[in-house]
Amino acid sequence: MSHKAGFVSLVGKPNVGKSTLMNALVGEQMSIVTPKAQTTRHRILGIVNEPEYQIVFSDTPGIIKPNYGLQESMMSFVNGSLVDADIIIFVTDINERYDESDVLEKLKNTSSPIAVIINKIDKSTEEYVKAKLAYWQETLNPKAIFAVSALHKHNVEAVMNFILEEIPEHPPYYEKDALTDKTERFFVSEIIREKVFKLYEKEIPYSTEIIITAYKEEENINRISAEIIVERDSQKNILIGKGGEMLKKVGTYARKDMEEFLQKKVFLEMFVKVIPDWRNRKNYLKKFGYEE
Ligand SMILES: Nc1nc2c(ncn2[C@@H]2O[C@H](COP(=O)(O)OP(=O)(O)OP(=O)(O)O)[C@@H](O)[C@H]2O)c(=O)[nH]1
Repeated sequence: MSHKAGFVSLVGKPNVGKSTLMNALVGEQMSIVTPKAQTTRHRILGIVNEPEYQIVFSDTPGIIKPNYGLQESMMSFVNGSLVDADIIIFVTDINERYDESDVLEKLKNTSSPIAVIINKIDKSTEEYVKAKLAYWQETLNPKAIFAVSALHKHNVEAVMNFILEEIPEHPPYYEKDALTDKTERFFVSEIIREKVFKLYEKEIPYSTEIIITAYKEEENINRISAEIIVERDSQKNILIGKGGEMLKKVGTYARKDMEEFLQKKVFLEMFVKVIPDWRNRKNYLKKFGYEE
């Protein structure tokens, strides 16, 4: 039996809905979704397996002009995913007003076929959708163009059908039962990071990194220890909150999601630690998995 396989990269500005679209395409919650920009920091693979094909999706950090070391590393994950791709899915928000020149700049250097996804059409009118379709057809002349709502899974199937037509005949790249290249430990740290993004404001989420320091799997329970890294004492105080209230909230919500994800009881303990300016320090970026 013939088998198709290919790499599909989702790229675009922060907050346009790349992670939501990938989760809809993969049919699993792979990538964290929050209302804040720059939630995704790594390149995250989501793999769809059927007997006759394997599609390897990459969700990538939103494309920006980097301001600090961490953002530079985030952009190198984007570049890597463009080089590998059999298909590039360029996601744009229908209501995006500011320009997409940073993204278009990156797309210029690739030879892979591009599909444009105009997302969040649930927040728009038919007329405006038509205008945007014409605009992107003219601007990029892509191989295909779709108007979708990733959130409501509207027209996502058409994107999937396009991908299936495009990917080449190839043996599978990963085991046929693999869902991702990331470990349980990684997803557990992402669950905590998602709670931090949802519960705190301003610079706190962007200054935070989560390190899983211990991960013990026992028969009926996983015992997990995590460090929440911030850049300043003031951030540490905010994270912990009065009488530890806020941190407790993070812990409770995170533990519930972990138990759901792992289908197992979880004991979670967390410590907050200050590492001044970690986002600009090469040795820490390396240690935290953002650099080779
Ligand atoms: N109304 C509407 N909202 C959407 C849709 N798709 C995504 N969103 C919302 O847009 C926000 C950002 O979604 P994400 O999927 O995290 O966006 P992203 O492009 O991965 O963001 P970064 O990680 O910053 O690159 C979330 O609040 C989503 O719920 C959609 O089709 N319609």
